[in-house]
Amino acid sequence: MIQDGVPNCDVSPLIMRVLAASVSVSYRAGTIIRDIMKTGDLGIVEKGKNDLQTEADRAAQRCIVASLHKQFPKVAIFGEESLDPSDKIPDSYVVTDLAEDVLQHTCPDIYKNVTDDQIVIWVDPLDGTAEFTQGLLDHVTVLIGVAVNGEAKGGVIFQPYYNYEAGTGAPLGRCIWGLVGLGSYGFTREVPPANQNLITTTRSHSDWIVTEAVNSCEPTEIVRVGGAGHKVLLLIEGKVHAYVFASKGCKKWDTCAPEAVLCAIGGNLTDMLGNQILYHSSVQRRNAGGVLATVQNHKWYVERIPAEIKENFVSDTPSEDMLRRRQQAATASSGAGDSSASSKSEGELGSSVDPPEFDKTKANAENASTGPAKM
Ligand SMILES: Nc1ncnc2c1ncn2[C@@H]1O[C@H](COP(=O)(O)O)[C@@H](O)[C@H]1OP(=O)(O)O
Ligand SMILES: [Mg+2]
Ligand SMILES: [Mg+2]
Ligand SMILES: [Mg+2]
Repeated sequence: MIQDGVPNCDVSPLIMRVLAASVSVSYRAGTIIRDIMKTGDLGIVEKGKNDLQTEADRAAQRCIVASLHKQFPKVAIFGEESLDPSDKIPDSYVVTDLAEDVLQHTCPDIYKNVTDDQIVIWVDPLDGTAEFTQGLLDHVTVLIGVAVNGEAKGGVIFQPYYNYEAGTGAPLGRCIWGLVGLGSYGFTREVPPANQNLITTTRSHSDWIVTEAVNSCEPTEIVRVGGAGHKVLLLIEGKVHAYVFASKGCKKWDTCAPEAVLCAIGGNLTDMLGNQILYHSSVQRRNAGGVLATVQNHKWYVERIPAEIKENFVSDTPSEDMLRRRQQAATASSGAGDSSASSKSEGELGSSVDPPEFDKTKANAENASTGPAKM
């Protein structure tokens, strides 16, 4: 793939090109968001109860979807915002560069033959809109998730206001990206505080079930911040132990990218029942099972959630197409181990498999161990 140290864009596998394009366009979307904030006119529209949209959400989505669609016209792309398709998109919004820091990585074998029809891209142009309108700028992220055969595999989390309180001259913004089977890049993982159980959850979409679920996980402290992307950043950096959101408020574009980045370091993001969230094109947009994410000891948290809470949530159902692919993969690999990109292997899950005699106090101290790749 790399000749004389230069990545050859034409021969890089499709998933690497999609991720490289997503990383590139996420920087542009971040600039658009900051520019719109600077104008002082956010153009706020109320989509529903406690559900806002700003001109930054609209413009960033136009930029990301137009750019990715231009380069990958056969790949399905779903964005959060419903926009008028006849809207004129400025030429400066269309980015077709491929990030070299992505292409310089060797594509894991399991993705080498992935085709356009197996990929679905989920775009949240601005996650944390409520906090954006309230000036809590570091809660904002741009999320581009890449699902393969209905499972979150690749993700970009761009944080446009990272460092914004560090003063003039400090570089603003950062891009975190990951691919399950390869690793996640763009951040430093630290050891989560030992003998504590820090749980992050919503600050703007809470109700009594959300609070009950968090409390049932025995937090030593509750960290209420905005955005699904932002909360997964806290997790991967080791600032919290779990993200618990017993609500149907998150949608596929909120979780696809964060799930991929988290799983790529050995973590887990599931619904409240501990079941996998699915991302094929026909899946319901709402995460009707809620969201529960950890880097370690996932099962322990799932087991803490009371049955009376769990019964309010419904897991995703696989599509016919997904079931057929899984069956084909199982048949093709019977006796030789499953090398299909569509099934989550133990290797990919890494350290997320809990010991049966799990002890929380002990396990919190174990959180020093990290996933396969970081920087
Ligand atoms: N009830 C809801 N209505 C609309 N969006 C929601 C709701 N709950 C969660 N979300 C989306 O999930 C993200 C994470 O939730 P929270 O910030 O409450 O923890 C929110 O920033 C929002 O995404 P977005 O800002 O992209 O609309
Ligand atoms: Mg929204
Ligand atoms: Mg969102
Ligand atoms: Mg959004």
